[in-house]
Amino acid sequence: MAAEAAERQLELLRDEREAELAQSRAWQESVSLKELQRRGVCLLKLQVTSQRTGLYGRLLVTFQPRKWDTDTELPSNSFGPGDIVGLYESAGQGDPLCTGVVTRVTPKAVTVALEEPRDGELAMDHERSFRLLKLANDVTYNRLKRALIALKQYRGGPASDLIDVLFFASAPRAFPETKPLEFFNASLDESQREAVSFSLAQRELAIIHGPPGTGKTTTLVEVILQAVQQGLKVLCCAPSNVAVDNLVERLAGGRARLLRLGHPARLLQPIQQHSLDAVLARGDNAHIVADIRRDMDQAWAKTKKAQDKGERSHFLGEIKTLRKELKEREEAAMAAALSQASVVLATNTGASSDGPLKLLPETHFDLAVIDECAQALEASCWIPLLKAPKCILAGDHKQLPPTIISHRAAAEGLSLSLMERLAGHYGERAVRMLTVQYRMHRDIMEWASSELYGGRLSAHPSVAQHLLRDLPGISSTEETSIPLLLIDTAGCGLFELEVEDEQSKGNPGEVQLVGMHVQALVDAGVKAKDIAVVAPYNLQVDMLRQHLCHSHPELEIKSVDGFQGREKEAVILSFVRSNRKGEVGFLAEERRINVAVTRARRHVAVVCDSHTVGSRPFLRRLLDHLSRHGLVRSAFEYLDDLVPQNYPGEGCAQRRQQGPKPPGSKARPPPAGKIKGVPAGAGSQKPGARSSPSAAGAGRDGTGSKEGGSRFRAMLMDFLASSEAQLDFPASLNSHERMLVHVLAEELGLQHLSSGEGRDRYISVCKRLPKQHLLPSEPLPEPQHPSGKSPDPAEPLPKPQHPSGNSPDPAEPGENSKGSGKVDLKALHLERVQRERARREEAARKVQEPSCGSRKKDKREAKGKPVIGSGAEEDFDALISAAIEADRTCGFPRCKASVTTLGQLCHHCQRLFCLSHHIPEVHGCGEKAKAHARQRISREGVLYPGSGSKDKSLDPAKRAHLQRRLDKKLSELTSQRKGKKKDKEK
Ligand SMILES: Nc1ncnc2c1ncn2[C@@H]1O[C@H](COP(=O)(O)OP(=O)(O)OP(=O)(O)O)[C@@H](O)[C@H]1O
Ligand SMILES: [Zn+2]
Ligand SMILES: [Zn+2]
Repeated sequence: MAAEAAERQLELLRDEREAELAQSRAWQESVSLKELQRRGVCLLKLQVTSQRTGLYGRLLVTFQPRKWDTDTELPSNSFGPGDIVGLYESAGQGDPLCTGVVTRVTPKAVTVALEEPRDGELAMDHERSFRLLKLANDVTYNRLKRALIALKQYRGGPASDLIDVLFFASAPRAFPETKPLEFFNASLDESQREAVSFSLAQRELAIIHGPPGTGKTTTLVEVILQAVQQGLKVLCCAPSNVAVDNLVERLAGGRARLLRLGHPARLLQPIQQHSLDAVLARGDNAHIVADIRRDMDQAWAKTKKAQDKGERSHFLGEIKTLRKELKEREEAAMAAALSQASVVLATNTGASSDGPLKLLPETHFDLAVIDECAQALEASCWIPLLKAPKCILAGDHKQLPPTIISHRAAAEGLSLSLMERLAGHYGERAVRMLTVQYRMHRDIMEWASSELYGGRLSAHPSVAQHLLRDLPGISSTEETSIPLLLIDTAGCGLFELEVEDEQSKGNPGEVQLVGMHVQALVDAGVKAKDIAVVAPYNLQVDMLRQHLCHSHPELEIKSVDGFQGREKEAVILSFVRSNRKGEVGFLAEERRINVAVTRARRHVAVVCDSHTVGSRPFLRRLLDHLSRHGLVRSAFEYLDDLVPQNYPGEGCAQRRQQGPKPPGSKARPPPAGKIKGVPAGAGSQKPGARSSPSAAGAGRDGTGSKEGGSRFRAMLMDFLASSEAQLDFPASLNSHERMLVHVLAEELGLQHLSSGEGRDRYISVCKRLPKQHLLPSEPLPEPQHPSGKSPDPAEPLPKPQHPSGNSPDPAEPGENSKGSGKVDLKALHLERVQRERARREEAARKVQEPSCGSRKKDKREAKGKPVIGSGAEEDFDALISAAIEADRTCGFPRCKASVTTLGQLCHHCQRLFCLSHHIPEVHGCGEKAKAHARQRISREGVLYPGSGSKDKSLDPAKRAHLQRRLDKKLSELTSQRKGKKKDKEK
């Protein structure tokens, strides 16, 4: 059983090793040294700044950038303790001078323990220039291989029973009786206590499942201290140096004697003092060892100065002898230090028997503890596991597994961690889950809890409702008063970059939006160092850094994978993917999204395209959660160049000044012009043409007033009175004007659609004639005109007494915004504005806010949504109230949103949905919608939705005529409007 599994693992590991080698070969062959340095795996132009003799007589050489001043920092790199590197002469090609292990990395220097420097070759004078290159790590691979071979051949050692349990040959057992514990840490919660007691009572195996922020390390520390109290010898491991250091730091307060093997990643004193080097330095043997090392250093110095070959080889011989003596003395001292320690800590591979642990007897350890076990290769766990009769594994297999390069190996099980494998098999028989989390606001936690942790998590009262605004120095704004924010780019055309490489995806539009939200938080007083920006793709991480590093040097910008195990007060996620195909790539990994979201303590903002991202049920549920419990903003609200900010009325403009500052508001006009990929849908709008509030006031109530509104109204009335079936407006209308047309058309019961592409996009309206009245030459345009737009914002207006007597039929085909970026942007925006508004209205009503006047910050609703009332909007209020009375709610299960004013009928299932749920994919009509779209594509050879096809039915001459007439009228109007506006500005 075990042997077979070990054999299988070996095979997969070989695969992985080959993939790793192939990758590094490909890099070295095809990538320039500069590029390698950019990728963090190479350091160029280094000089030696010091050298000394370290453990085992190895030569420790410190390198720094070769610059005039010593203050230069190394370029950002991925070098870390334990990495195998090759040392090359800068000018040299081919094989390295020698190889070594990185022992320490600081911002300015990297220290390498050189294994067997070739004689004299390394005369380390300061004039020479070197480079270091990370090499594919043989050492790790060989250790993993050795552990698996040992597992395969294991007979009768201390871990025999454990091996049986881990391969399901026998079930895990408990010790017959255990005394109740006295806890060192009195504040452990119930689930933590249970995990500690259970772990100690188990004979072979216990698993502590610690979801994000549930105090897994706190619990593990208690377990270890209890075990030490019972006189057990503990070997404590984790896959990474950082995780091991974390444990050392947390254990350092207790009374246990600690010994940290290997090279700590952190330079902190509490960790360093437990390192083997430091322990040995305090030992009896220490001064003799120090003497020998000094002799060796001197001998090295002499070889440098040596005149001839003979002299040099004499000194080298001397060094050899000294090294041997040093090794013997050190090993004796180490064996003593190791056996005296109650807890030995190392990385999984650092616990290998080719290291110091070979000095201990086989049965030395009673317990092996592995933290972050779900992030370790199973093979690496076997290194410590073979050394003890019992193990306690801790981790969270709902977060990201170890990174595997070989797709095949990953698919065939190499990425399945030991913890996940065991938890899946044994469940409650071996696992205890921690269920109180001490990190996240309840609303942030809730989604992860129900998706991944069986709904079992609860938020500790100390964090359950904490918000950014509760931190000192942070003012209460909309942004700092909400735990969840969704900035939705759906329909805004902020597509991902079209890069072939699946690994590297970027989205410049999202970069901009993230920047604006960071700024909003910083403006409110949130410290940049308390904010993390997290993206699933490295390219996006690079782009975000480029954009944000200078203005916010303390902002941490990382990949999801790089942020696992960390937390921040505020986390901004950029999901990147935005495409027509609904491809989500990396995002499909549920554990990655779990990690991303659960890094946040008080605030998480998700920037994404809900159309693309929502194509996955798992992600869609996240979006649902965000919209149900958080605030949703369309990215449009940030792009005020695209859509008039103040639409639809003066009241709105006023509110914005009083209420929390909306995104991209006046203080910081967002660089919308810079945002790539903004479709030309609104492109006809000139910068100066942005609507003034007074012009916009024409919109909602249709009273039109002063300007365009009444003119358009007059035009439409003329049209209604005429015998024309359709009226096309010129493409030169700006977005505000088009909006007016939309609104008026709706009010008058006219059908209106957008046609044409980009700058040629224009609006037309047509009468809703009863079908039998249609002449063959005037087919109802709608079916041929899938407008591809969302429900019109004005749809909800109460059925007016329109002259035509035909109320708009929400079941019109073509009113479908799904599936493509080419929707009617404006309509989409309006829809969102309205949805927001309706929500605010409702909120306002709930708190019995008087409809006018006193709207102060303290009156804001709990979630921090601005309370909106009144003023110019009384009509609208009335409409909304009426609508709510009608009490028709969304057809989506559990959704309580009213659909009377803002609903849309799905023509696949004939039910009404709110605007969050009307997209067929969202409420379960996805398949039908797709089939429908496919039919249309094959029938018409055009991609829908969108507005690919123009109306073919209208006589071109007629159209041209209409067009000219309208152009004229409109240019008159426009010039009038501009004139007025200028006057006002003066
Ligand atoms: N019983 C408790 N009472 C109060 N605070 C606690 C308790 N347990 C843990 N915490 C706090 O929760 C935070 C997280 O604890 P810890 O570092 O042990 O979590 P973790 O689960 O190991 O974290 P990670 O998610 O990174 O694995 C710490 O600030 C810790 O002080
Ligand atoms: Zn449906
Ligand atoms: Zn709904």
